Amino acid sequence: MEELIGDRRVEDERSLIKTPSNVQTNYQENDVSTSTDQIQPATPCFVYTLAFFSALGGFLFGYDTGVVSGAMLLLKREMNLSSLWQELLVSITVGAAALSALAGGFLNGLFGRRICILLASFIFCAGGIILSVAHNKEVLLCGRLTVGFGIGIASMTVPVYIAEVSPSHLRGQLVTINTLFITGGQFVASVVDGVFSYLPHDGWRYMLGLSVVPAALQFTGFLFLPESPRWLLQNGETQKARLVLSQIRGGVNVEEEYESIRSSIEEERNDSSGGPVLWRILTYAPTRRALIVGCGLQMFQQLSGINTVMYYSATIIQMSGVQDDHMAIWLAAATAFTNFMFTLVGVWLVERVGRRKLTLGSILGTSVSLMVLAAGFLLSAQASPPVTFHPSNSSSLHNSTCVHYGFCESCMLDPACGFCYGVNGTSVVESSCVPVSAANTETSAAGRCSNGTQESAGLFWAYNYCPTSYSWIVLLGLVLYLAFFAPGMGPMPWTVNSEIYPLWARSTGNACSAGVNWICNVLVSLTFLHVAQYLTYYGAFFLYSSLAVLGFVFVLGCLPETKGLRLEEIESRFSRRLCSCGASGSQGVHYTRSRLEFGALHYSTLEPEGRISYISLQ
Ligand SMILES: O[C@H]1[C@H](O)[C@@H](O)[C@H](O)[C@@H](O)[C@H]1O
Repeated sequence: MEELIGDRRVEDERSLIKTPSNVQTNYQENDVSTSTDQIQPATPCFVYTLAFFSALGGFLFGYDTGVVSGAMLLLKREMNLSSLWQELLVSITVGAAALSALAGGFLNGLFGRRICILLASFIFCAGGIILSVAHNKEVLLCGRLTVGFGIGIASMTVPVYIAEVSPSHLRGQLVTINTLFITGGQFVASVVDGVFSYLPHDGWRYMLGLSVVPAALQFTGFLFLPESPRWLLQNGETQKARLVLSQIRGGVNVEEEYESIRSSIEEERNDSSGGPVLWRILTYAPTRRALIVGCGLQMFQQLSGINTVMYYSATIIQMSGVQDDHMAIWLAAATAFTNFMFTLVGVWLVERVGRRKLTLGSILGTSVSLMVLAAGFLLSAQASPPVTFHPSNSSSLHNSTCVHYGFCESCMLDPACGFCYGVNGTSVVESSCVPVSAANTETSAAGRCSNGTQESAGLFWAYNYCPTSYSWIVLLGLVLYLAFFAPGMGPMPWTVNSEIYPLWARSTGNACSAGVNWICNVLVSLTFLHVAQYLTYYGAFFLYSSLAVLGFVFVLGCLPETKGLRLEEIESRFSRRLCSCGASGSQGVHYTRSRLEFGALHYSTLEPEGRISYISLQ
């Protein structure tokens, strides 16, 4: 009811009028079911070039968030980092990304997409240089903060820029390529981590510094690449806008597209009631709904635990019996590669099945895989081996809390302890719970496992996990999770956000939703260990699974299909009440705008089915 009243009010405010029923309408065929079936003009290489150079921003986002885990293994030894400092070096980047993503909305509106991308790549370069020459932890912190600012700006600007330069039939695919580059960056980072892990001294400098290469490439490329035609038009640079539009459309007649962008900007100017953009977004029903959908998608992406699963993948793999550290690093690279490959599936599917079905299938599968993961952890916990051996020769072992634990499960949930055990056939024997070394989690502080795992002596050291015969279920859960998450829930929140807001609200809308993504990212990563301690691992993964079910209900009710529509037409998809997207039929408000020009009255009607009809009365 509130929404309907809201619609009426907005209708009055914006002098929206109903289309006279006796006037012949001239429909543009933008209906989802038909538009992509039409023969599309060949897309010039230039658009792909633009998409590639912009998506380098996504690559840097993925690289800089992914590389730190490997670098930290070396850094904590070389710089003697406490766990507080390690946490700080990881989280400050994500925190800075949240802040700069929010500020990016303002910068985008003021300076344009191109300048913001140039700024982000410059910041990435500066951050990479600071990190690679850092001689103490304070300088490292400064470098990680700088890189975070770059990530935030890039994460909100790049999808918007790609969406604005792409033709509608390719937009989904090209924006999704940005997420492919994010996961590609994460994969390359894990390979670089693997390679330089063999270089214990200064290896981290190469890991953190290598990001300068793609950043410099993007900066140089964007010196020669154009601004988004939509931003140019909005800022009165009409000649330039027309030129860029015809450049990116390969010289074909761009009059219709130009006209549709221009008239939507003009209508908005005439209708605008003034005031801050965020206020206008919140008080105009279609943009308010778009913002709720955009932020909700980003929130559920993070609440389904992607970064926890990725971060935890090395341990999951170790649980399956891979004991060698270098091997675990390489297998974590295999996880990142799987994430990347399944994102490629998303690029292939997005224009075939559409955003809505892809997201729905993905989040449902994600939730089921999280349940498989949780079930694997639950069975492992139930079969957790007991502590059977109490070493008597070291006082440091006796003074720790570790000796009080009776089972491996409780021992491994305490970050201060690890499990030292022998193997006889398939059973665990002579197992003890002992304190972990302060300098290196790969060995115990004292006793039999103070040299880590020594397979030759029949001794194994497990930190953060327990030996279990159910590890295959956990591994299956991990692979299923990536297979379902990566094609849909990974890229769709970014893709959908880049297209659901009208031009005047696009920068601010994307800034808010990207901010929500980063804030939820920080929240999930910072709380994971505590959640795992209170609820155990299976409890934590059951929790993420339930949140993903909630996300499914949200997407089912609220996410409309935007495939094949022109950016200027998507507003109509939010003209119906929120949470009625699953409903069929065409009931709902028809937004009609009018404009008097050259003695003719022009109507454009935005209909809930996603069509725009233009009528001119002489
Ligand atoms: O879309 C991306 C992608 O799925 C990444 O793998 C993940 O680390 C990011 O947090 C997410 O925003």
